[in-house]
Amino acid sequence: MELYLKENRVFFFEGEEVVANSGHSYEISDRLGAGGNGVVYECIDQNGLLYAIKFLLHFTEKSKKRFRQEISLMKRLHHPHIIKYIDDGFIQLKQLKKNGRSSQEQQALFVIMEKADLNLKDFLSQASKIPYDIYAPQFRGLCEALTEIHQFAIHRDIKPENILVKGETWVLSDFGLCEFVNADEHCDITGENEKIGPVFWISPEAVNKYYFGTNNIGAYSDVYQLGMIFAFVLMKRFPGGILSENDFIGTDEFIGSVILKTLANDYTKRPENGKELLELINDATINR
Ligand SMILES: Nc1ncnc2c1ncn2[C@@H]1O[C@H](COP(=O)(O)OP(=O)(O)OP(=O)(O)O)[C@@H](O)[C@H]1O
Repeated sequence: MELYLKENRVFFFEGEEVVANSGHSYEISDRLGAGGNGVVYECIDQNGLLYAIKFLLHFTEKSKKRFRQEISLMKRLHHPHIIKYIDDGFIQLKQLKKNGRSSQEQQALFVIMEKADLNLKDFLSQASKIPYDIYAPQFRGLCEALTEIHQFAIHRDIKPENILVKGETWVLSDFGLCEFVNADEHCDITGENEKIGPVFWISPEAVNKYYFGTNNIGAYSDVYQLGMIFAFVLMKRFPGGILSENDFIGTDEFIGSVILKTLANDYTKRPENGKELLELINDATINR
């Protein structure tokens, strides 16, 4: 079986199946997508149920630590708007080199999760304007998901590619950059000058972590990133630069004013975490 991360990074292993730590085996089929760290395929279990399997195709100890951290967080999150963990394990594989030879065997970790249909970036590029009745309950669900995550960790990598669409439900996924709230659980693997977060969706304090005098990425940074996503859904364009109320004319002005709060440059002026954002979104949608 061949797995490819990018055209020039091809890996292979014997057979079409993997056996997870649970002892269950999964047959690998179509490629669903790839990110900076891993590649995601569809897989099918012994009972014919379809899932998604993500292989980590980086082999440093640091990458493996992050991936194990991702799995450990997935295992304890239970919410309809968070991708559901199913199983995990590892396989031995080789990399196909440019000269046609193969590398030594390497251990690739994998995680099996519920399968979504596509990511929000692709969903939005295919859809015309998203109606309020579709996005408002999904915004509430994503804020609930963030509230659940913030009990344990900061996500730090919220972007349209990491929000998956499963039927009618938008779910948060990809916890590879998360930082646990409990410092004992977090293996500090972030480099001193490493920028943490998705390039276009990153919060001001993550762009320049000394801007506010200290290294201050927090739950409010996730609030900023989710606010950017909400703006993207409403405006159907990348919400870069400074936004004002005028940008939300013709969309929902109540949600627009919540989004403006989430995008304050000064994080002390934003909703503090998922819970506070959920309250504001509830006020803007249910209690208005
Ligand atoms: N459970 C899933 N069901 C369907 N498709 C998925 C699933 N998980 C991931 N994908 C697809 O694969 C893509 C890459 O997945 P993911 O973001 O988890 O990889 P990554 O390497 O951790 O990315 P990043 O660069 O953000 O670290 C997603 O954008 C999505 O299109």
